[in-house]
Amino acid sequence: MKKESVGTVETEYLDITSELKLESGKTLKNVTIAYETYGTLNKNKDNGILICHALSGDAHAAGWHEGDTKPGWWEIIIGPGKSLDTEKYFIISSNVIGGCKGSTGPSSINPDTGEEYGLDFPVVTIKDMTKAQNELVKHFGIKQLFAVIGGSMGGMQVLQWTVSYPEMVKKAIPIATTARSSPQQIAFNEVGRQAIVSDPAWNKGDYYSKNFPENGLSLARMIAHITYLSDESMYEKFGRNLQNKDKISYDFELDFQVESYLHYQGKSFVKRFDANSYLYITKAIDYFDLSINGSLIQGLKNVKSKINIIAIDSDWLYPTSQSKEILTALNANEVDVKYHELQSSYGHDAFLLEHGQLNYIIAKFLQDIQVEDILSENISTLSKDAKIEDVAILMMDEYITHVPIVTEDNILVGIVTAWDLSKSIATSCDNLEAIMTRNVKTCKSTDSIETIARKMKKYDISCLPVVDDNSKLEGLVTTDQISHLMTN
Ligand SMILES: CC(=O)SCCNC(=O)CCNC(=O)[C@H](O)C(C)(C)COP(=O)(O)OP(=O)(O)OC[C@H]1O[C@@H](n2cnc3c(N)ncnc32)[C@H](O)[C@@H]1OP(=O)(O)O
Ligand SMILES: N[C@@H](CCO)C(=O)O
Repeated sequence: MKKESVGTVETEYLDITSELKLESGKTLKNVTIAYETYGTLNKNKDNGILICHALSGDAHAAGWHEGDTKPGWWEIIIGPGKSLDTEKYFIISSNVIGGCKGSTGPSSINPDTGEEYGLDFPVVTIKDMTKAQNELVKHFGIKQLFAVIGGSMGGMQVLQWTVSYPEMVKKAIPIATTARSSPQQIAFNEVGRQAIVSDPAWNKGDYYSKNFPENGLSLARMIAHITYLSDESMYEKFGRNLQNKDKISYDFELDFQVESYLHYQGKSFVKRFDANSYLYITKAIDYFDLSINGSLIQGLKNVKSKINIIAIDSDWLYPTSQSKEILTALNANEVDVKYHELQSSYGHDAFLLEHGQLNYIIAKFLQDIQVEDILSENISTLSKDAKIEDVAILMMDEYITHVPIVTEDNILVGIVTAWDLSKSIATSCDNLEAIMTRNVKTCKSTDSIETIARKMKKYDISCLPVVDDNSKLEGLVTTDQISHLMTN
């Protein structure tokens, strides 16, 4: 077990019993989802966080598989005490459909033929990926996810979740992503696909029991990998340094370190990824477009989640302008949205590396709980004409210690506490108006938990009525609810 890690983990598999109707109109049956979970789902099932991976990711986001030399791909932010704190949250990470890491994809066996799907696999979209993830989330009995988070293609899934399932996502963190793929992004993907399909070994996708199209896939990855870095980071890593030689060789062998590095990245990729999956997943990325008739404001109009967009200043593949476009559209729809930019020289892949900035921004956003997130809305109230006995009966029946006193229009005029009741008995006073507190300390639904916790401590009170700008009662918040947050 490594320090601050979830330790040894295993991938699990869920078989979805119903057919998955895809955006294309086709259906996919016998769908399997590969997933991992970290942390514990709480009793209320409201601490679930879904992780969505990028192009070549998988379900193994954190911890260590038996015998591995490297942890999961987002180990830097998942684990005890990290921003995706496994002592607080139940983290779910799954492999997308169309992928090749355990979820159903083109290398899976087609139940109709008994052979690998190859190109018989239907084209899937980002929306289809989230639909499959939704089956997994429902499998855990989760009605609302506390958060959905992901970078790059993972960020597309995050945005799709907020559009397809607006009620199911409390907080969303799309990182280094876009709401619609740009011509340049599509262009790079198409060059990668052409590298694969031009490899004779690709054989129209039918290669599973033959030669793997290694050259094509490796070349596709080399091209793509350049787009994940920045010019600056390439200078920092390699400069113009030569690889294992002192002089340039005046031939077409490898000269520079950067060439060697790219070849290495290409070769390693072939060992862990399927060429057909690369075609399907890049297509899903290309098709991604959340706008409606060209309008992103329209496309994002039903979003209800709180959103924290994270962009990377050196990312030229998913430039900050695309994140700002999402920000503008969400602002136009009056969505509660924040925007942060990572300062990094790494380029697009900074979302896998900048642990300090990521942990800070994510933890702050996840912990930024407001009164409206926890307030009890269905509360019992009484009018000031009520009798003291009415208050006592209400408190006993509902196991409560505070009863707000309101007008017919629900305007807060006072509060009676169990302490006030004792006082009424001690002083033989039977007039509600005489014992109730009139100068009630209140809060607003948009106040932060820190603000109200300080207020409660300062005035030594255990309950605050929540009111709007016209003193209309919206609910109550208690110290019990706050301590529940800490132990959740
Ligand atoms: C996002 C998801 O959802 S999951 C998918 C994420 N994972 C990947 O993309 C895997 C491939 N990508 C990478 O490795 C990415 O660059 C990162 C961001 C994950 C890692 O970045 P860094 O830590 O900066 O590693 P870097 O890019 O320098 O690569 C290091 C590797 O290159 C090798 N390398 C470095 N220089 C050279 C060179 N001159 N010649 C050959 N190989 C070289 C290193 O030996 C090292 O190999 P290893 O990965 O087997 O240990
Ligand atoms: N390097 C990452 C980011 C791609 O967006 C991956 O391979 O998935």
